Amino acid sequence: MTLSATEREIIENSIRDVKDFPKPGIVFKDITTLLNNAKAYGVLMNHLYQRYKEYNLDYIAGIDARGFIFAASLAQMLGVGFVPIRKKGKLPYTTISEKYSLEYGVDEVEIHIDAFSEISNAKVLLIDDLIATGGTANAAAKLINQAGASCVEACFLIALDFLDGQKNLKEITNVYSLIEVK
Ligand SMILES: O=P(O)(O)OC[C@H]1O[C@H](OP(=O)(O)OP(=O)(O)O)[C@H](O)[C@@H]1O
Ligand SMILES: Nc1ncnc2[nH]cnc12
Repeated sequence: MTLSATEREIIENSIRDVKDFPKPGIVFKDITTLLNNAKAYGVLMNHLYQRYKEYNLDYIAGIDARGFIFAASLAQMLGVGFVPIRKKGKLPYTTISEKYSLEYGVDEVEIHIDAFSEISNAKVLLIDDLIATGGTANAAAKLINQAGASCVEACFLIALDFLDGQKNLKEITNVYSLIEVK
């Protein structure tokens, strides 16, 4: 199931472009204008619910920080657990971590080692608001696999297609992006 033209228009029109943030030349996709628009947020979450209710998911994992919002909302709607994948140093219990490349330098994400321990071979949907180079999502999927679960799909609200991030998602077979920015 994919978005209807009307749903796409409502969601797309609710996302604000902010030029030159956080630095000159970047057009930042601001989702706060979607979140404070109850109709657009509702259309988005209802679409995600309709798509994923047939997947028999065990958990939804969300990426720090904006991915948490959509992942936690959907987990509640589907009646499954939510698992945060956080930037280094934020999770309190024993973690597994994975480094990934940024445009300049490296960053690191972490997951709790026992995040999926209640269910063996758990089926996990990974959600983030946006894919740029794909480095963050690929590292997140690695962590899901290392924690003993399986990343059955990665879902992004926005894909910056001009950065071709999907080619870096070596750990992820199925990818679903709602809004593609050419
Ligand atoms: O595909 P990539 O090149 O890895 O970039 C995508 C990531 O960048 C943004 O998060 P950011 O690191 O800015 O964190 P935030 O959500 O805390 O603002 C976005 O929310 C993704 O998580
Ligand atoms: N253009 C962009 N807008 C919002 N978040 C981003 N993360 C990386 N690039 C981004």
